Amino acid sequence: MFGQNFITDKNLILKIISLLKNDGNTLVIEIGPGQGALTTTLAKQFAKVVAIEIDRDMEEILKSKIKSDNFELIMDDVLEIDFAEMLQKYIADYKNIVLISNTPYYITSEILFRAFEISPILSQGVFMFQKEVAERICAKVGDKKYNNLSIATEFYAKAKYEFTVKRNMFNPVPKVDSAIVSLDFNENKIGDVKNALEFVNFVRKLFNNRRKTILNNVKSSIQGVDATKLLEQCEINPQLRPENLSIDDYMRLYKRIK
Ligand SMILES: C[S@@+](CC[C@H](N)C(=O)[O-])C[C@H]1O[C@@H](n2cnc3c(N)ncnc32)[C@H](O)[C@@H]1O
Repeated sequence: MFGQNFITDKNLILKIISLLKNDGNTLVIEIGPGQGALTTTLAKQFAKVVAIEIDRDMEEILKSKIKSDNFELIMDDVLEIDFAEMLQKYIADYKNIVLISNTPYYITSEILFRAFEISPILSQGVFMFQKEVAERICAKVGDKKYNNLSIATEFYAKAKYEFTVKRNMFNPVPKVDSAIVSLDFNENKIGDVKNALEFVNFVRKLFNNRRKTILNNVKSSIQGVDATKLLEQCEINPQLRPENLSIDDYMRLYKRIK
């Protein structure tokens, strides 16, 4: 019901956690701690761990497993939480704030976009995604899987496909393989545009009809502009398809109409 596939392998747990940068005073936010597979080790290694879990059945399990003072459990739906407000109380005490999640797959993109929204506060994110989604997130222009999600990710962070996780590493065993992706939020392009969210939505609209040319996508999605002229001014071949344009191409287009 809540996308629950628990990690069981100790080495895998250590391998995932080793990707997080620990400066000795790091706050880890964990989304979906479940039965505490990652959380137990996180609480031992990091200065502070705040975990957000929706499933009331996990509350007692987590509280009995992790008794250290540096562990805080928030029983709530991560999509209902005002993250920016929640983090305010920690900002003064922790310079390095990182996010980790063996993501409940039914809300992968919502969680990813939540992370993007608060990315100026975060230094890093380490996520378990479905392999297919991980490949999209990390794809670069020219790759088969490149799409607007790849561009949004490149806009907010530097993404790295760390490694594949076979389905038999989980209990219960899911239908698909997974992969670990790390996001370095310090390397981003947010400062290059006026309104980050508007830019991401702009790109999304231009992917509405992937099979059509960028010219036709501009014509149908962007009102009140001369599509041919706009593409010419931005030195973009109008016959290209949305997946042939780099993030820099999209930024030129966006800036031109702003
Ligand atoms: C894939 S399991 C991972 C559990 C654990 N971290 C592990 O690796 O074994 C996803 C977890 O996210 C929790 N979850 C699902 N939807 C959630 C939501 N909207 N808000 C907070 N937690 C959620 C589930 O209850 C579950 O514990």
